[in-house]
Amino acid sequence: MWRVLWTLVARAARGPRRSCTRQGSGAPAPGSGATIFALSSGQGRCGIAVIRTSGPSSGHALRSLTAPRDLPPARSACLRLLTHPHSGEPLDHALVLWFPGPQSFTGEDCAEFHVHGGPAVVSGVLQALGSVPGLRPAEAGEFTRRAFAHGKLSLTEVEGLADLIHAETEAQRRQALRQLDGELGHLCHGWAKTLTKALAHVEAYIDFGEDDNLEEGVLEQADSQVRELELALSAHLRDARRGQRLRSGAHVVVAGPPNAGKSSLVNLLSRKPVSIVSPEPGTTRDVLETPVDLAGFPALLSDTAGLREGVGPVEQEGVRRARERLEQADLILAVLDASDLASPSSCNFLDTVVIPPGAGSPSENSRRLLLVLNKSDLLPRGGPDPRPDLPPHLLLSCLTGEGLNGLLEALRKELAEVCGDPSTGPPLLTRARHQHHLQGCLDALGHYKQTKDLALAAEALRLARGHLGRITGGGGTEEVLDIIFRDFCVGK
Ligand SMILES: Nc1nc2c(ncn2[C@@H]2O[C@H](COP(=O)(O)OP(=O)(O)OP(=O)(O)O)[C@@H](O)[C@H]2O)c(=O)[nH]1
Ligand SMILES: [K+]
Ligand SMILES: [Mg+2]
Repeated sequence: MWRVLWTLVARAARGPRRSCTRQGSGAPAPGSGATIFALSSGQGRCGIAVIRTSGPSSGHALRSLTAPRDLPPARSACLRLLTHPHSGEPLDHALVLWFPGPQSFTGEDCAEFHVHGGPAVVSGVLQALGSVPGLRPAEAGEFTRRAFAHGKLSLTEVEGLADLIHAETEAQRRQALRQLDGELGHLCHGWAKTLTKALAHVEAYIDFGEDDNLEEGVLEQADSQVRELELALSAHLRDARRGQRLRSGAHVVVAGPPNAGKSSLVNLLSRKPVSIVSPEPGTTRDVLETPVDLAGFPALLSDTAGLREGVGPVEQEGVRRARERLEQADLILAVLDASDLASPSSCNFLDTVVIPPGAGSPSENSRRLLLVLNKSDLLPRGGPDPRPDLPPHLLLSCLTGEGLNGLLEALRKELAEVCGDPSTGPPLLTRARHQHHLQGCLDALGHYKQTKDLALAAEALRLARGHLGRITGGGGTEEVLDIIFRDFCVGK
């Protein structure tokens, strides 16, 4: 029996009708054959600039520009005089590296020239490379696209690499590095393997259903594997927004009654004068957005108009916009003036935003809110909490900076919930694309459970597995690839 099943697992893994192998492996890169070159370090004057090539003429290019004209040992840096291949004109003393394929970033023969970073040196070397037959300038992301095409990176790893290049905060860097290391890909491969086993069981039943040799309960085993997978996928989909927030920034909205010090807080957190601060209530009218690094997490911080009634039409519009923004917030920073908690606008804000009517016990999906009592410097020093009856809150003085560290720590905890903590926990879905295919997989598993026809059930499992394969790159369309590689710059 086990031999039968094992053969079927192997056959199911190959996939009789639809294969789910990584599209990249073996497939030629677009326009491969040509050898590409580009400046891979940043533009502009710098100490060292890195120029690299990839493709079959890399060795020839290296020999053409270096004297003596032999290739350096693989993967070790050698100092060489670079000269123009036609004029013999010296260009620079450079460190050169030779990476024969397939043990290179792209899987092809690659060469690197670490030159002095002056613009004339860089353009001289680029021009010299352009004069070598078979070489042409690389397009944006072309090195990475070749790495993908040669099976060096899966699609999720490519996305991780793009995110790493764009990472601006610590949390973004951690998430990107984990994805580049293949964590999300491994998770998908594990799920696809489970599906392959379930498919083998269903196919065994189709082929040997009447056969006494077949172990009892093969279909039940497939059903239980599918049920377990459904649970795992649903849990990840529930978290789907987190990884995306970590890529693009959580929406943190600062709200409160007029003059509570909202703009002062926005300026303090962003360390620049984003908003006008003045003693006049109603200073901020429009929503002012600024991207900030909040305790290591990326956030889009919005300053809003003070919430109050009975004001002129312009301020009224500001209040409407503020309320609209509150609806879209991932996290609300509710600010009150600690020395003015009994005023009508403070009470109204507490009743409508901080403790809205009908708010029961906070559920997992409930709005996240941090209550900040600002202007603590106006309270008697060392005095009691001004309102112990209020929900948990933090005391802060934007004027003296007292309480800022506590607020940052509270923000870090909240944002780790909103964005997911990339230091711990399972790998996150970082793109809408991942979410789409996970949902597609889950839908196909739904069809599997509904159908009584075994052939259709097997097809549903194949469809589900196809969705998982597309997350890491199997059968990705050219348009999807174009969108992903568009994020890269020339030279990467
Ligand atoms: N004493 C004291 N004054 C503060 C503090 N924070 C802000 N202020 C003052 O409070 C006044 C209002 O500050 P803003 O930051 O403009 O307040 P706002 O909530 O943005 O006001 P609107 O945009 O008009 O709703 C200004 O005069 C600030 O200097 C603080 O921590 N302590
Ligand atoms: K003000
Ligand atoms: Mg303001």
